[in-house]
Amino acid sequence: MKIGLFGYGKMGKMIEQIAQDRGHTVVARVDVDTTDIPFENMHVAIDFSTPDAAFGNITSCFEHKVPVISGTTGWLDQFGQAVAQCETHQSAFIYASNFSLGVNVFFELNAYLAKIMKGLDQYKVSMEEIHHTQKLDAPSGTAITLAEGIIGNTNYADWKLDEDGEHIVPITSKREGKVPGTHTILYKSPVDDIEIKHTAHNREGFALGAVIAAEWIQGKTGIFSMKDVLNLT
Ligand SMILES: NC(=O)C1=CN([C@@H]2O[C@H](COP(=O)(O)OP(=O)(O)OC[C@H]3O[C@@H](n4cnc5c(N)ncnc54)[C@H](OP(=O)(O)O)[C@@H]3O)[C@@H](O)[C@H]2O)C=CC1
Ligand SMILES: O=C(O)C1=N[C@H](C(=O)O)C[C@H](O)C1
Repeated sequence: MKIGLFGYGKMGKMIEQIAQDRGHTVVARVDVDTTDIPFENMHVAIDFSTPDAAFGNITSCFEHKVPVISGTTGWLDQFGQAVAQCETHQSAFIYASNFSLGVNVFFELNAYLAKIMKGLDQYKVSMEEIHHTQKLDAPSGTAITLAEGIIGNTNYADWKLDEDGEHIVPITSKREGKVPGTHTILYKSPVDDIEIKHTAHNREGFALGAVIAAEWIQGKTGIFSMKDVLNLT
């Protein structure tokens, strides 16, 4: 498989290493200054760039009928437009706030726990995410997906960063050292706590998931998710 990497930072470099180990070839490493992008030579584009750059990168790929795997977070106000562009150009698209197998299992666990907790009014939910100090967006994309999993399965109506309320999922974002990504969900009552937590030890799980998604999307047209790729419930 010939891969175009959009964003050649921490994730782009790790994806390159894993893709090469799996027998693939990186044909482009696109950064902010890159001109003459060889779209015609790519089987797939993998975008781990920046919140400002992601939408432009993704839609350029669709215009050239290159399928896109995007893990960039912090640009989702434009997600609907990206989906429309993908459909117009009959391309293929997977966005995931987190590509790791472990976090995708954690998403399922979170939804299951939320269903159980619905109506148990003595418990109040809250969430904490911790990432490295270079991270540009807060809360993390993963935290937003987790909050949506709670909201979709309970009477909580919205999430807020550093703000609480009766039907609010409050999210606290911490930025510390080189932490790859830690997410904790807490249900607290006056008598006890129920807590679930995912801790990434490094970035390899994210990168491997993105390469597996790129392999999976070959020959497909449409909008998919990691649930499709991993065949989760
Ligand atoms: N979904 C998932 O599983 C995961 C998602 N992420 C997300 O992926 C994104 C990237 O993370 P990470 O690699 O750690 O960040 P980095 O900052 O290490 O890398 C981002 C790279 O994108 C480059 N860039 C800037 N503008 C453009 C542009 N127009 N086109 C292409 N590249 C550009 C940056 O260059 P420069 O430094 O010169 O600006 C930088 O090299 C973030 O949004 C992060 O939240 C991260 C891990 C897992
Ligand atoms: O920026 C990161 O590093 C990460 N970003 C993603 C997010 O915002 O959820 C995924 C992972 O937690 C690492």
